[in-house]
Amino acid sequence: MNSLGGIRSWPASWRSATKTTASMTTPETVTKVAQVLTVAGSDSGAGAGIQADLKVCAARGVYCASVITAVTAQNTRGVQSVHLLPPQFVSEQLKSVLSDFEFDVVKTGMLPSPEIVEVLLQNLSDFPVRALVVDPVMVSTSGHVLAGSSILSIFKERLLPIADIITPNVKEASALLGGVRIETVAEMRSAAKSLHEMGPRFVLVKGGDLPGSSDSVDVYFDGKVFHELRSPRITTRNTHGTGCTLASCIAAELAKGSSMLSAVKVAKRFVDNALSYSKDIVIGSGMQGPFDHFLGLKKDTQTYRRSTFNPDDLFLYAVTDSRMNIKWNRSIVDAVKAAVEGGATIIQLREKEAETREFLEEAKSCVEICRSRGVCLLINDRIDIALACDADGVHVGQSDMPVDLVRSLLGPDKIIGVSCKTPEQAHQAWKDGADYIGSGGVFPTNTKANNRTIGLDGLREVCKASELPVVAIGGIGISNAESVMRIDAPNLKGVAVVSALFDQECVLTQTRKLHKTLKESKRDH
Ligand SMILES: Nc1ncnc2c1ncn2[C@@H]1O[C@H](COP(=O)(O)OP(=O)(O)OP(=O)(O)O)[C@@H](O)[C@H]1O
Ligand SMILES: Cc1ncc(CO)c(N)n1
Ligand SMILES: [Mg+2]
Repeated sequence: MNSLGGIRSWPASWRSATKTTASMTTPETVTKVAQVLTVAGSDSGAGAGIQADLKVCAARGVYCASVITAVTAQNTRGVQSVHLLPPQFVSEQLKSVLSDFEFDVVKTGMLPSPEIVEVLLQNLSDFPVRALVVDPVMVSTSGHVLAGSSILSIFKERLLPIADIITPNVKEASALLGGVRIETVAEMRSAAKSLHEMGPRFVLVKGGDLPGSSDSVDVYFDGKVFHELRSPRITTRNTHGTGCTLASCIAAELAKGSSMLSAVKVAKRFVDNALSYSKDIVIGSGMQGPFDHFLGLKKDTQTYRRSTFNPDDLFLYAVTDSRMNIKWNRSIVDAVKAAVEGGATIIQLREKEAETREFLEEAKSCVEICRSRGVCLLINDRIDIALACDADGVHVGQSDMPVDLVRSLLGPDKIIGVSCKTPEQAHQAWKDGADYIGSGGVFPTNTKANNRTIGLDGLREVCKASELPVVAIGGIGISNAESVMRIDAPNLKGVAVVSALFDQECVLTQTRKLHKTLKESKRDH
């Protein structure tokens, strides 16, 4: 805030998220969490207002507390009714959280009456905060008045002058400027300039609703320099809450320590990504659908997906090999198709020599094939490829990326497997959050040069120690699969094979044969 030094007074140490303080007896680690307070209205449809603000901050890794100014009965068709909270009660909420938390940023949305703005101003002067983001919400996109002209004078005279940034859309900018016409980018610029004269340190005039513009242009003004933030307009009905989302994202980025311009740029990109990821989702029957703040409801990930990892999937684990595919003149996709058709219960793409772009395209096709048949597909080593093709998981070795880091990148629902030769490694894999281990090489193999073999005894030892299900790997084929499955270990769920399937004339036939052998050995036990 201007009067308080605002975001200019950011502490130098701010960027280190974790600080360690020594206490008398034990050192104590304190993790600082960036914190935003949103002061806004509730949207029962949860696309805008408080609900959007909470989702954005969660998506951006920032804690968000919420003071509710009004409750709206609102859905994708419009606003049916608005209930204002008594100013005294808004004040009690403000006091409650401002006296307790250490907010980095306060963001305001719907402030429906001058009395509510008044209690906000009073509380901000009692409990100074570092930065204030004001989204001067007045009219919903559906045309409903959320804050009438009665708030204009207190906004202009007392709220805007202490704001670090204001983010009006074109209609709100026009209302704040006494009804000037804003229909072009040039008029947005001059509006931004006039609004800046009212006192906020930065102004962002949003052009989402600018008529007849093929790009979506926002005009940013810092008092000296204009920036036009431009992105192609996304054709979608799901634009409900874009404004709240943008302002909350700016607040979240500021709370983490960004400069204003970079916070605004990140926020614009966040809205843009969220809109394009969810442009075709259908939520509600009205003209103004909400979008997905977590960027997760991608259409192509809504197809069939297993809810949890099933250890029995390790039964016939097929691992592809780029050299073998080249040798037999097969594409990865053809190799995978044949293996799945022959009875492989899980696939791992291990394509050490592949070019990234080509591999990604092939991996995407393999995901489609496997998903349509209910078979999981994992990627060896390449976390980036796994994320990009939305594979079911990854398999990593001891010298690849650490499993706990892989888990944090892939999230809680993906499968992670780790190669382990020793009981200690197996125990560590479990502690780090893996789902299964691959243990071997059981027998000598050409696929991995200089790989120490552990033999059936070594495999048994690892299985005994392992809290996780195990798949055996290394030199296993039709002739020796039975001997592997016969070791006395209930958590040994299957065998992983490379050459036995893929260094062969016909992948389909070999997979069928191995499947039969494994089934027989299971039946005999
Ligand atoms: N169809 C679209 N494609 C791309 N970006 C868009 C689109 N619609 C809005 N935006 C962007 O979303 C942000 C919010 O702008 P907008 O002018 O819609 O705010 P608003 O009217 O306050 O939003 P709300 O719908 O929440 O009331 C801006 O960065 C704008 O450029
Ligand atoms: C509660 C609420 N706040 C803000 C907006 C603006 O999108 C809305 N539609 N509803
Ligand atoms: Mg809009």
